Amino acid sequence: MPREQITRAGLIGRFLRGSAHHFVSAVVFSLAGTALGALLPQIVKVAVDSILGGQPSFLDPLLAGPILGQAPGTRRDLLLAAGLILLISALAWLSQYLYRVSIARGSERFTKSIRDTLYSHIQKLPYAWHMTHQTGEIIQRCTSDVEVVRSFVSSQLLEVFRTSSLLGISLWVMFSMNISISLIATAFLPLILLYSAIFYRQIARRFLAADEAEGELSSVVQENLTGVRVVRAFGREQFELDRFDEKNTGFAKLWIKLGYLQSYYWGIGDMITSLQIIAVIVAGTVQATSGAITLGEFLAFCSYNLTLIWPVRSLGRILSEMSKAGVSMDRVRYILNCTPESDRPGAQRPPMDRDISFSHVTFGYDRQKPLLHDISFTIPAGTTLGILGDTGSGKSTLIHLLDRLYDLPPDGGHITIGGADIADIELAWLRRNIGMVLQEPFLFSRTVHQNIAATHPDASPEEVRRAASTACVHSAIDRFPDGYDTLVGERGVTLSGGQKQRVAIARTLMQNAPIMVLDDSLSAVDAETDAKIRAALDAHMHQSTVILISHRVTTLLHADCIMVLDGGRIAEMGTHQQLLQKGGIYRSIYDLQLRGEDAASLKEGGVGREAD
Ligand SMILES: Nc1ncnc2c1ncn2[C@@H]1O[C@H](COP(=O)(O)OP(=O)(O)OP(=O)(O)O)[C@@H](O)[C@H]1O
Repeated sequence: MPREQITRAGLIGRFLRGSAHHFVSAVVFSLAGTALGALLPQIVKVAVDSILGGQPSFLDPLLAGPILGQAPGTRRDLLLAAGLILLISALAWLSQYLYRVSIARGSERFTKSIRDTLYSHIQKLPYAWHMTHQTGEIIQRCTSDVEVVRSFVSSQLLEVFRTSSLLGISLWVMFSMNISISLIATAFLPLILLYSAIFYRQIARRFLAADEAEGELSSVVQENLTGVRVVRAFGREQFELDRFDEKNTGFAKLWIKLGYLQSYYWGIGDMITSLQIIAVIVAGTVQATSGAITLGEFLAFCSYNLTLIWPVRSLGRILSEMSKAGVSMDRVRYILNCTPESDRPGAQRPPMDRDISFSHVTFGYDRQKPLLHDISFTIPAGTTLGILGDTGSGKSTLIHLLDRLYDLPPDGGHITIGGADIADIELAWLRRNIGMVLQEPFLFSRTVHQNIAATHPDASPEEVRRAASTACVHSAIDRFPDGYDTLVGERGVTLSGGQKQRVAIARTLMQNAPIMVLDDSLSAVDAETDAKIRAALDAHMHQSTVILISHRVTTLLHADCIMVLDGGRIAEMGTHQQLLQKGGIYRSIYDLQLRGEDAASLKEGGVGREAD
């Protein structure tokens, strides 16, 4: 069944759950503030007409007598007007304060909920998805795009509501005061709105381009920082600077173009607004001088006209920001709409200390170009399979398939553990039971202890030390000034390649899994340390089924069975002795490497190796 795709409205609706009441409060306080603001011109009108025009104030019977006594008329009216303005302003301030508090609480909850969901969704997306999406781009979607969506909900949506209510109240009061001037004032509104709508369409495309350029820029920075060692080692600083400059210039140009477009819009918008204000002032002056309206009414009318213009104008700004929000929402939706990994209905947790079988496995990352061809073999439980093969022959791919980082296509054969198809095994169970040491180990920016105990955070220092000893890295760690508390820099830059590999092996040993995979994980250690680690691993993992991938024959020769992969096919399979006697690929690699080893040991002349 296809996965239901989340829409823009669905996205907002889903994350508003839990924070909607804060937004409702914000709307109520916003309405109260708007209504209070609309009262002020009325007070100005009454005050002006009673003070300058000599008209009786409707407030007289209510307040003047009981509160202010019989003070002289002008002073009394001024005091009344000032008092009321103060009172209304205080209430408006209180509404504004409560509005902002509600918005802050609502929007932070809303944003936290999006970020939590995005992060946990990304954790569940398939490995293949991560391989085809740039990290910088994903980070941008989780940070600045989420921020734009937050601003859309907490500011623009409410602003639309606020400006519409302000518009409604102003129009209602204006029409009840004077229909002809109101008609002149409103005649300009459709023009301003139409103009905003056209602008909105224009700007949406440019925001999309600017957002994509920002994603590319983040990716360049992220890649450069991650690969800082390579950049330095190959003196690629200038090349990287040029690459950054190219993206940065492109990004800046897009924003400059956007700036031009916005200035153009605001300039023309200002002109239309000025025309509207002039028209209202002219019509109002004519009517005031002819006596059709009082001076107070004229002033109040001008105030309402300004509160009418502001919402219409800011509607253009809000609409343009909304276009940006639409783009960001789509970018966030894109991630949420990608299908996460999931278990088949009825997925099981079978025992994993059983035989592993590959049966007619055919697979290619590109469906049209198979990389592995009809691979069939069985690894009896508790034995070790060594895999040898050229680079690119598909060794790591076999392991990706066993760990279900990639799923086999329906016609791509089967992989079973103890007879259970791995497609029917719970993913978390499968992976928990396969201890994997990858070709390029990744260490977290934590202490050595925390890295080794990553799968068992409660492990005692003694357990961690035992795992490190088996991986032959204990004495190296012990020599660090902070020992196991040494902080491993980002991606473990403070450790040597071989030390990183061995810390990664210790981490996997802590997993105590019935199946262990070492994907070329001893490549950065010398042959002697390699032998020591294997001996320690043999003693430690005698119960486990082990898959050992290596380019080094000496790493594999003690395996119970060795498989030679050639161009994605099994070329040879057997024990070390059987393959030597066969005189095929294995034999020639063995002879070649043995000669190389001899030469290397002669050259090194017995240089001391790092021991544990
Ligand atoms: N995620 C991927 N997407 C697309 N192609 C891939 C992916 N991973 C590997 N490949 C390609 O598949 C082929 C086999 O890669 P694989 O990593 O399995 O080889 P390998 O035998 O382990 O090589 P090496 O000994 O160099 O590690 C290579 O040509 C590689 O470019």
